[in-house]
Amino acid sequence: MEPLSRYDPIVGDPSAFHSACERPLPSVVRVNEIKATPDRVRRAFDEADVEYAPVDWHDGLFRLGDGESPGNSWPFVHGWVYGQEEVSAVPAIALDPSPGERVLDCCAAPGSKTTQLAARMDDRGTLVGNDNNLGRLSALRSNAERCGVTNLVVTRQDARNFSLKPFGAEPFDRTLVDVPCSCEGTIRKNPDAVDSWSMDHVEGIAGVQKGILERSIEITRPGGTVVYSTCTFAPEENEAVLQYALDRTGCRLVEYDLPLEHVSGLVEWDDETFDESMRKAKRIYPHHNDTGGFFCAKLEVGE
Ligand SMILES: C[S@@+](CC[C@H](N)C(=O)[O-])C[C@H]1O[C@@H](n2cnc3c(N)ncnc32)[C@H](O)[C@@H]1O
Repeated sequence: MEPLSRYDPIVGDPSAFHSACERPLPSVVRVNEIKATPDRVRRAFDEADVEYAPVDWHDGLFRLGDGESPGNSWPFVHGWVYGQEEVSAVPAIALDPSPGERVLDCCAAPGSKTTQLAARMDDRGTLVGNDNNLGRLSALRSNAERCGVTNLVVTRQDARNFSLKPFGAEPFDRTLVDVPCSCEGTIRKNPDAVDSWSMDHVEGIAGVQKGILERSIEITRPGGTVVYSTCTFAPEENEAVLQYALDRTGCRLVEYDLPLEHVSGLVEWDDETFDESMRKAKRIYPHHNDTGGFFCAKLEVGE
């Protein structure tokens, strides 16, 4: 828990922050609208005696009762619901893809956001789910199959050098960049998440994140949308990575609606300052909405 104290100056209420980080995370499921509706899932849960409660900001999310597990119910087996942390639903909402578009999820496995994107695209258009980890790609395939996704192409590439060659060199309309990170914000789900925390690891992973974000911007069409997200608090992996992209590419940060309590991205950290537009990025701390921690920013690619 100790490394998290470095965020005391930015979390607003450090004691609420630390006590939220120590509480277990509620289990949440997202309705897979390719196969079901929130109403149909409610009836199925009632019939199966699954305890659940609505989530006030999103009618397709349900918090399960204590002791309920997302994978234990038949609506899960049939792909009607997907076990997904509440804040992890934010990036696909920010990316806001439409049916028929060409969309890349460049770090996609095991597929919580990919399956959500497919549903938001009404399973139409082309959705590319990429990851560099073979084991995690098989989880992506099986999750996509369970959810009835048919518009997905799965690729295994290093996203830092993602090649458009297999896609006729055509750039994407939208790209989701949900990068590997130090996962500090998952501490409620994995209490050992920060046991091996080190600044070297944060800086190392930030290098990977910069490479992935820069390439993602290059392969998204001018005027297209890129969403960058992490489940970590470290500004080195969030605002500093965005600053790197702003300095090197013609992209800009844009606003998006988020009906969840959050605070703005930082414009300074330690001895670094970031572009004023960084305030359009959003930080969600565990004590804000009783969720995990999350960071999400929306970018428009320069014309
Ligand atoms: C935060 S997880 C993605 C979670 C996923 N978006 C979801 O919602 O289910 C980050 C992913 O990035 C993958 N990854 C790490 N380095 C990568 C790279 N250089 N290129 C592509 N994928 C990478 C990891 O294997 C991991 O699956």
